[in-house]
Amino acid sequence: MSTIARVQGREILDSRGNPTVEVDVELSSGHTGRMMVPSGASTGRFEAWELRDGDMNRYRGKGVSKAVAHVNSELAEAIVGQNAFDQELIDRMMISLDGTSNKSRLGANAILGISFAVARAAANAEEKPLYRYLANRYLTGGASLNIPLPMVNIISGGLHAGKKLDVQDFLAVPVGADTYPRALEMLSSVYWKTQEIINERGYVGWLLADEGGFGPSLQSNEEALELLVSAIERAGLRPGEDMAIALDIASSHFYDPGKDTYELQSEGRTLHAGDMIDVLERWCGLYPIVSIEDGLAEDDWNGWRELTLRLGGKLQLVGDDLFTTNPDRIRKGIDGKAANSVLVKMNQIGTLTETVEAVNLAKSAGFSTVISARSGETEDATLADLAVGLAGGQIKIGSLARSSRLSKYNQLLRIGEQLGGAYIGRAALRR
Ligand SMILES: C=C(OP(=O)(O)O)C(=O)O
Ligand SMILES: [Mg+2]
Repeated sequence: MSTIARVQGREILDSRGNPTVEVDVELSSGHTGRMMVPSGASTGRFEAWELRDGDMNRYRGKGVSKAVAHVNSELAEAIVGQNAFDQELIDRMMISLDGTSNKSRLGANAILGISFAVARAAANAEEKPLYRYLANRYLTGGASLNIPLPMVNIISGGLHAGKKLDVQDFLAVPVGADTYPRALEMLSSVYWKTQEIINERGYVGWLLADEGGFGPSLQSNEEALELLVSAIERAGLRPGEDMAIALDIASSHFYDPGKDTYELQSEGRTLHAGDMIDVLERWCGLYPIVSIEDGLAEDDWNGWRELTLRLGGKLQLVGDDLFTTNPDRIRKGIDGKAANSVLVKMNQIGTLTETVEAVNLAKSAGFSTVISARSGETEDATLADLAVGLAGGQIKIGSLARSSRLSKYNQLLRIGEQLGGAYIGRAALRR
């Protein structure tokens, strides 16, 4: 029997030392499933609500005891006795029990924990790895399974590194690797060459930022781009051919809605959307950039349309805060020709069912997808299985340091072995 017999939530700590939710689900067969819920820092305004204790929601260090209490009472009462294979039914039940449009009453962290713990328990009941269970359930048309192309944080700025730089993520993309293990080897060497250059040039700085990337005190965003290209070259790789660059500008976090301007503080510049696009275009001409996330702010739909018109033909333009993994917002982007790629963060929307809906919607419009971790993570490796099982194409987990990131990178190595080395590589970029 695959009836849900017991649901147990608890508070655990995440990679920033903040409390987060963990959920265990046990079936009447004795099979179990666990999920540890991630947590963002540069959160979008339209995300599902992470319920934290006290009046100051999202305040760092605040507990999640209310969310855990909801797991153990109202939510548990509703789903105990349900069939664990009825994922959609269970997710819809939790959504309607919450009753709000953003899961703020019971907490998206509580709901997500149960949703994925149920899927994990169901996969265990079928004695299948999670990625296989997800693929059998959600991938139609016999799509083949492979390891996604990783984009890996090397240098951090923005809210993840004390705002030393405006741009949040300078990432390396191993476009020239033909296997996933080779991709990791190349990335590791770029990571360490970056540290070597940081030391040589005597930059003062944080050792590691939230996602394990370097957070040196650089003078400008372009200096970080130049540093990354130097590290790629010093690793014996050809910039653009072996190793390309992706950026997460996370521009919602330096956008001033009152003035409708983007405040590039590290460069002392105030820009309108059109000027911001000029800057991005200039960078793309000078550096081997293949992907830009959140180049403009989360509600700057007109700016996004112009950005897509001007750069969308040659570049992947990923919406994170813009879409918040929300099918309604993704539909708006598709209809309005804003962006050509969706960043998928399961806790931005709050259930497995809606995450699948977001991915399928993006794919149906020819948008690429990047399955993404949060800046607050745990040792949970569900993300790796999700990226493979939904044929996500690309994955963004953070840097290669810190176990909260490595649990996923290493899980992809194991899954890769089971898939006979199948790796999507640069084909995932589709342009
Ligand atoms: C992973 C990200 O950051 P956070 O989890 O802080 O939103 C991101 O912006 O893509
Ligand atoms: Mg982002």
